[in-house]
Amino acid sequence: MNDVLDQLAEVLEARKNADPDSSYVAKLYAKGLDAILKKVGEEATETVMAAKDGESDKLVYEIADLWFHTLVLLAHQGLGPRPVLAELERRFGLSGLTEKASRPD
Ligand SMILES: N=c1c2ncn([C@@H]3O[C@H](COP(=O)(O)OP(=O)(O)OP(=O)(O)O)[C@@H](O)[C@H]3O)c2ncn1[C@@H]1O[C@H](COP(=O)(O)O)[C@@H](O)[C@H]1O
Repeated sequence: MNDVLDQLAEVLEARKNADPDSSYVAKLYAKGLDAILKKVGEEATETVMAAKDGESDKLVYEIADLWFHTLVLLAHQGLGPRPVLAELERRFGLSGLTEKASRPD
């Protein structure tokens, strides 16, 4: 799974040098941070609506749009998916320790 994120992150990085007329991502970078944030907000709203509708296919599609646009945001801010994955791993490690600590012998 991380391979897909890493490969997509590489493409998003390369799009920083692409012609905005040739690429959706390059066009979004050219519009700037506010345009990227607007897309993240729109995709989050569409995710909520899909969940409320109870359509699992649509929910998956909208979450893919949401994740994609958060990756564009990370790239724009000079970050990639790795720090986010590391933070999730750190939290998972913490919760794993908590579970072990609270489990009776
Ligand atoms: N994963 C995606 C991806 N997911 C969603 N989108 C685009 O995100 C937009 C989603 O916005 P909406 O649903 O609101 O649709 P829309 O009305 O067309 O959006 P707007 O044009 O109004 O912003 C659509 O235009 C989708 O095409 C994506 N565009 C690109 N990618 C990946 O990014 C790579 C680079 O893309 P390009 O920059 O286009 O080459 C591609 O190879 C893909 O792997």
